[in-house]
Amino acid sequence: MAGSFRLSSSLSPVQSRDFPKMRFFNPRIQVPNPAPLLKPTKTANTKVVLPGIVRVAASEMPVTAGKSAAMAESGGLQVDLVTEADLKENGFRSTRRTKIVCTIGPRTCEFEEIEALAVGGMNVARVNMCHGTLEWHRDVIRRVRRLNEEKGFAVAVMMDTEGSEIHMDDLNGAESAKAEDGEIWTFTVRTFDPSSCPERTITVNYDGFAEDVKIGDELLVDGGMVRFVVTEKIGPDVICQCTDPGLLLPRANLTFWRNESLVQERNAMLPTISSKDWLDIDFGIAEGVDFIAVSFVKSAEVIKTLKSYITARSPGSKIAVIAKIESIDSLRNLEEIIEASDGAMVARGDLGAQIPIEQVPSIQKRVVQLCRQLNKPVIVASQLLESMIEYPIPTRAEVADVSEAIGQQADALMLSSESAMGQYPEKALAVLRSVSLRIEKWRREEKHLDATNPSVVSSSTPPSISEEICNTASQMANKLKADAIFVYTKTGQTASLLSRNRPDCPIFAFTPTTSIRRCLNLQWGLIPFRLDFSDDVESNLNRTFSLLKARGMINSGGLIIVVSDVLQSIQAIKVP
Ligand SMILES: Nc1ncnc2c1ncn2[C@@H]1O[C@H](COP(=O)(O)OP(=O)(O)OP(=O)(O)O)[C@@H](O)[C@H]1O
Ligand SMILES: CC(=O)C(=O)O
Ligand SMILES: [K+]
Ligand SMILES: [Mg+2]
Repeated sequence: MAGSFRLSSSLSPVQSRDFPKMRFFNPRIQVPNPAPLLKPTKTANTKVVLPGIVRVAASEMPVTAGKSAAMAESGGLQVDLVTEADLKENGFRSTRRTKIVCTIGPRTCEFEEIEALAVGGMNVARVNMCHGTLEWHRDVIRRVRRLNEEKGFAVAVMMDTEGSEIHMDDLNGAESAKAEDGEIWTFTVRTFDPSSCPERTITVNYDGFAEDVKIGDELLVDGGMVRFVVTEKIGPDVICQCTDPGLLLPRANLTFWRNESLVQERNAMLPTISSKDWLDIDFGIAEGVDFIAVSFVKSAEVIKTLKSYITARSPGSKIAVIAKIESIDSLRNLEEIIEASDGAMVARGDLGAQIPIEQVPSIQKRVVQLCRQLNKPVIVASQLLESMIEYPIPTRAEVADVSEAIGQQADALMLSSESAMGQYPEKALAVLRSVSLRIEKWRREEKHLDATNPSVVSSSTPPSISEEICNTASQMANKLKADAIFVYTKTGQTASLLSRNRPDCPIFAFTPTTSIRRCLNLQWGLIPFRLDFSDDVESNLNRTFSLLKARGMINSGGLIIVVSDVLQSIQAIKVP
């Protein structure tokens, strides 16, 4: 890293993937390693592919009694064992409100490993179509579905598209390659057989690469983890010298810079959704994923196109489209992109490779605020606990970053390499969980001191009835110090509007549809249950109380605010 000037930023990107094995300070703070509330049960050998366990329609099927002990007892109320244990042990007010997305990769793709993450609090499992084969992704998605069916979890599945940004090849299956200071490497558009690939040669996926790049340009791998300068061009080959040494990872992202600006030539014309992405999307629709996260979104148009495509391919489908904010173009059209989407992700990895990294924190804050205003769930992603890829505890700075995102009341935090390929995926998850619980509690206690924190989000104009009902219900819940808000919702919309106000108590969202239950699992403070209910609020309530009481999940005397999107009503009621 030494000696080279930086184009993108006055700060040095952390070379966390290339840590020396020993650090200068020791011991590190002991972040509590909260034991999961339940231990994963050992299941049969999961190397076996699970043929036909999940069909697209299966996700919509009501859960039949007898499928698992947990569900049989519940008389049709579907809740997972972790939520149940959490409620029994910690009571209503201390459940975790911030949701957690875990990227599934080679380190976490077996059934027991996914189960361990679910037990540790994973709400959404993410698969990244940049890596792995369709078969690999299919197996992972089916394992998550099997886990949900067998254990009553509501872990949603998010498919993240590859997008058509420029990246390197897969290093012929090697885990990484080391580029040393001053070494000469060739970046080329030629492809090779694994056996005949010359040394220090990397294939680039973008055909126009050799033409667009100029001598003197800087080539940044993963936003500056490794840096090269272009010294020569020979036909399809671009000869570069390494100026910041480091580890090259398979399919690492490439950007090139000229006169301190990101070069956007013909690559700017590449489609957001490539033909490979469309095939992956077809696969995702067929496998019944809950979310499709679109990489490198440039405009609202692409989101609208994808949403109509999903509707045409799978009428009635509830697949939500998440816009990944990770490019300069997405920032130019931010509001309309978020408005058109069902949610957004602050994808700080690529974002920090496209804009000066010192701008990332303020953009994160802006996207989180905008999403809350527009009532869209928002995920803060990338490098939250990057050092935990190698170490069992995080740095203080990482804990501070995680706390900041929780303090901003983002809906969800995401683990990337930490869970996909790191050495301590469950510990990383445990850190997100314990920091969330601590910061959320602290925020509730300090809330009265924070004048900038609105107790409800101002209504749209003209105001909508559901929004006003949800705002009033949230204020009532806070003033009366209610134990929970119960919401009976068919589409999930009323639950979202309640979540948007970030009330002090948790929101129990009852919905008859399994796929809506899973989607609600991404949203702040919502505890989603699947329950068939009628238009009679009174009888729904009595039934819910007796089902929850039978399982020891609520106690008599607790104050509940009840909202129904059928009757558009609010009630305050003590648990009989
Ligand atoms: N299915 C997989 N197979 C192999 N490795 C994987 C897989 N998924 C993730 N990884 C590894 O984990 C790392 C982090 O994964 P992740 O999907 O979060 O990448 P990212 O670069 O943050 O996301 P994106 O590619 O969307 O910008 C990857 O760089 C890759 O090394
Ligand atoms: C998550 C992701 O795509 C990024 O941070 O770039
Ligand atoms: K991706
Ligand atoms: Mg990205």
